[in-house]
Amino acid sequence: MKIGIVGAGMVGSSAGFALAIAGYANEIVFVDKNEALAVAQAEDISHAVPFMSATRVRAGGYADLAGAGIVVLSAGVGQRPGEGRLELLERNAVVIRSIVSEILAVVPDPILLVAANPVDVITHIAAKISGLPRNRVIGSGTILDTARFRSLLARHIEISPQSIPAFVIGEHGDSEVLAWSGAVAGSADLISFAAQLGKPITEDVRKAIDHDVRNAAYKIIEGKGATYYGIGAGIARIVRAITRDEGSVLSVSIHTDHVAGVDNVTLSLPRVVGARGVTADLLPDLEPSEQQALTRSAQMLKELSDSLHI
Ligand SMILES: NC(=O)C1=CN([C@@H]2O[C@H](COP(=O)(O)OP(=O)(O)OC[C@H]3O[C@@H](n4cnc5c(N)ncnc54)[C@H](O)[C@@H]3O)[C@@H](O)[C@H]2O)C=CC1
Ligand SMILES: CC(=O)C(=O)O
Repeated sequence: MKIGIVGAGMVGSSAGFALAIAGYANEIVFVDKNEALAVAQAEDISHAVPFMSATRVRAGGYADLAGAGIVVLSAGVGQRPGEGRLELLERNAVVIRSIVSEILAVVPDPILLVAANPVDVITHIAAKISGLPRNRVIGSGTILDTARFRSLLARHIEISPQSIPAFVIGEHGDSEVLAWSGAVAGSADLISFAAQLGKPITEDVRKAIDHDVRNAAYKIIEGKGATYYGIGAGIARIVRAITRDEGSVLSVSIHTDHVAGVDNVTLSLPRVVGARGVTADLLPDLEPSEQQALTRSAQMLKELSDSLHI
């Protein structure tokens, strides 16, 4: 499948690199308002390809996106140290509006894969203005937070993160919800599995992991200015689920008719992802405090999206 990436900065180029070296796409086309940057990223990544795959990587204009099955939206500003994701909304909403109409003029029926922040609200805007069906406008949502959660759990329990189907749901941001009660590890529920391995999840362990997942981006941005490898791999993982029609369960953000007592809100849940985009939503079992936290997260996102009057 041909994949377009609009926004060839740190996130877009990391996604392109991950896609190219894994060989998840036949062709990748970078588009950026900074044309020289798009050309340079495409050249650099194409020099990695002979070691790893056969993906064709190039830069172009919007017309070159014709025939793309998926277009990744990674254009826009990122957070500066100390800045929250929601503070980017005004600037990135303007960017997304112009980009979506340019894309639809050449690719009438794409799957849009949104990474720009605040990703849930930007995905909400992209879905509304594109008029595409809800299952075809997918925000990367909490796929990265879920990876961070699994990575920290794996470090604590000392098993592979791929053997820990635990999810972060709700906003990709400060109000996100770590779904501890529905989490599984290996062959049992997470808490009893960890205890069996002699690595109990005490209240202190739980608090530390919650804090580190929620604050991971702030810490990385403080240290190196931006986060990109994690989300780059996350975008590649979503693309793989679509191009291979996997039906994989991934935590991604789409418009949701009703969740946690809130209607018409765009947020992340574990969802089935395949060739047609998202085909099912799966609400994990939640204890009352998690359910309340999900309601708060959903209400916040809904108020923000409604205030835009799209
Ligand atoms: N969803 C997630 O988990 C994550 C999302 N992000 C978000 O991804 C976005 C991109 O971040 P970075 O790549 O680090 O930023 P960056 O500044 O490195 O790249 C952004 C690129 O967008 C381009 N751009 C801006 N306006 C454009 C337009 N109208 N048309 C075409 N290209 C345009 C810029 O020229 C630049 O190359 C940010 O909003 C950031 O917050 C970052 C990390 C994780
Ligand atoms: C920047 C961002 O959204 C993240 O790394 O989670």
